[in-house]
Amino acid sequence: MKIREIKIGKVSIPLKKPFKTALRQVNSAEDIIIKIISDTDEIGYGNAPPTAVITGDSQDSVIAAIRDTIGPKLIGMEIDNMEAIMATLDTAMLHNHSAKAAVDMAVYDLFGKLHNIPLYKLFGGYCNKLTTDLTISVNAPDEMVRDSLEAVQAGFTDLKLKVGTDVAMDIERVKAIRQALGQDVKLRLDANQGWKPKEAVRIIRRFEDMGLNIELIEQPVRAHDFAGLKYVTDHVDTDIMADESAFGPYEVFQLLAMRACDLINIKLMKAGGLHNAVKIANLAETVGVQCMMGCMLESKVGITAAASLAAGRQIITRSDLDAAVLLAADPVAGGVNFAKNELWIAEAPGLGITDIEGWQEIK
Ligand SMILES: C[C@H](N)C(=O)N[C@H](CCC(=O)O)C(=O)O
Ligand SMILES: [Mg+2]
Repeated sequence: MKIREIKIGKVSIPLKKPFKTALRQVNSAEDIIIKIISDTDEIGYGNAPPTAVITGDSQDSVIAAIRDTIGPKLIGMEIDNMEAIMATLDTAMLHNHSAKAAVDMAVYDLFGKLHNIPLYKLFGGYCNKLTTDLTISVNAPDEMVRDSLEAVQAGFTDLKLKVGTDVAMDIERVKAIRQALGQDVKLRLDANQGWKPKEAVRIIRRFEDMGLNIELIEQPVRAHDFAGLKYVTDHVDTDIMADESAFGPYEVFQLLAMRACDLINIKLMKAGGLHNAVKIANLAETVGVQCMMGCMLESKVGITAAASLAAGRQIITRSDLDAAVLLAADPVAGGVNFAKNELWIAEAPGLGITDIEGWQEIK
């Protein structure tokens, strides 16, 4: 099976409510979805939601990277020669991790189809069901309490609260939510780089002293401040997870060597796809650091790919794969199935995706 053609398209999917973090606010998921067509007429699907504030990618940069630079180098390559395809993808150009992730995912999809194997089995087949958290956007405390109660009512047992905009307000937010929910719901926080290292230590110690029972805190400080991240990790009891800092395998190697964090958030759009995400999982597993599989605001294409890896590997103990739940519509036929807070991986070959409604090709 050879790569014959790469088609690039996009979908715009409205969100149920605005998604707000310390880094950005959006009302829709703007996803680039690609189709890699084989000489046997099979289609491999991949996606890239450009998240400029995190990965530096825009819609235009993703399209240009795939259409003008990466795509032409891959035409004619054998899907069975994954090693050569991944080396070509890696060396085609620097950066552009979201574009590379879309292509990598579609190649894996075709590889799974060629060998008639679901991707979660290819990655280890550890389980076929995951529990995801649900993200609560950063808002005024009373609105976040309402959203959290609604999420629990809908069956979510783990909530990821966005914070990081204002230290005093963050304490109010978390205190009010914990009081409203009681102790049974798992609360993890994501500051999206919003605190300074000493400020982060102060606020996390306050959470600890107040008995707010926070499971973990994601990315308290600026992405490039590895020393600051380590300072926070070393000075609090709560587990600290690297997200924006844990970009690709090289950054994760550095973070682990420094012991700068307790946990790693793997995202395909940061890593540049499944091939590199596997390397991250291997690095973390080698030193016994658990991972979470995360996502951007994206369609079910990327969520299915991420869930396939998470289900395959035991070291990926947590999932933040809620993007499809946050969307008001699902244009993706096939792929992972959602039931309340659970994701079920399909037994179909590859990603198991069969169609994308409303997909518009970009020439
Ligand atoms: C959607 C997911 N739960 C999430 O919160 N991801 C963010 C970044 C997503 C974005 O801004 O599109 C994160 O973990 O920081
Ligand atoms: Mg995060």
